[in-house]
Amino acid sequence: MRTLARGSLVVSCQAGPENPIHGPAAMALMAQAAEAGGAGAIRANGPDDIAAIRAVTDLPIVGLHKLGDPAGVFITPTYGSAAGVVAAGADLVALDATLRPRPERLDEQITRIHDELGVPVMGDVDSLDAGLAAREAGADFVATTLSGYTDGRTPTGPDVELVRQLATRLDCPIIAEGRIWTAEDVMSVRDAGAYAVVVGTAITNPRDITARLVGALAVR
Ligand SMILES: CC(=O)N[C@H](C=O)[C@@H](O)[C@H](O)[C@H](O)COP(=O)(O)O
Repeated sequence: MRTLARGSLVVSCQAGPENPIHGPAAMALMAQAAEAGGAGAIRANGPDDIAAIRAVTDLPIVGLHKLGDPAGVFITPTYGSAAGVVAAGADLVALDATLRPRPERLDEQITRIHDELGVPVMGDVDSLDAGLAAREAGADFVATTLSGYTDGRTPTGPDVELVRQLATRLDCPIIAEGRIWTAEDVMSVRDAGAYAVVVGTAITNPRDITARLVGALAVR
């Protein structure tokens, strides 16, 4: 079985329907480019993208399925959605493990993923309390993915402090994810205790990279 190695850079290859590079073919190319650059794993959304990426790489795939309203629990919200990403070729399942109302109990969802699908679970959290609860519910990895996206206020940089708190308090690997753009960001979260680092937009979203630099040109 493919596992997520310590010190990996995980490249998140995701593009929503509003993005011109949306679709499995583009995401498979992104994954191949990431692998060529030394990525240790790929994070990907939805069975179609995951299947296309599985066909072109042997790297571990952290699979998820965004479903429903992004204002609530929408990253792999159910056991069924987890089964779909594993059937498509994912080696781990990432799911929302915040403390918000959810369609299925977190511990039951994780137990079924372990028992029936036989893969580890990455709990995407937004706080220390959610991280503690995710681990208690059986998450194998805890990621800072949703920090800054659940309380209406999104900072510009990564949540280094949450990485530090989780790494101090939990006995499982902590994954730094969210708004990591630079080599300095990568080093900061690594030094705060991250086991692996996920980078998405800064590598695989040319639209947002362009907008960021266009915005910089406007600053005097
Ligand atoms: C909040 C949410 O829905 N995050 C998603 C989780 O899979 C993705 O849209 C992010 O691109 C991913 O977490 C990587 O983060 P960043 O793109 O900032 O490097």
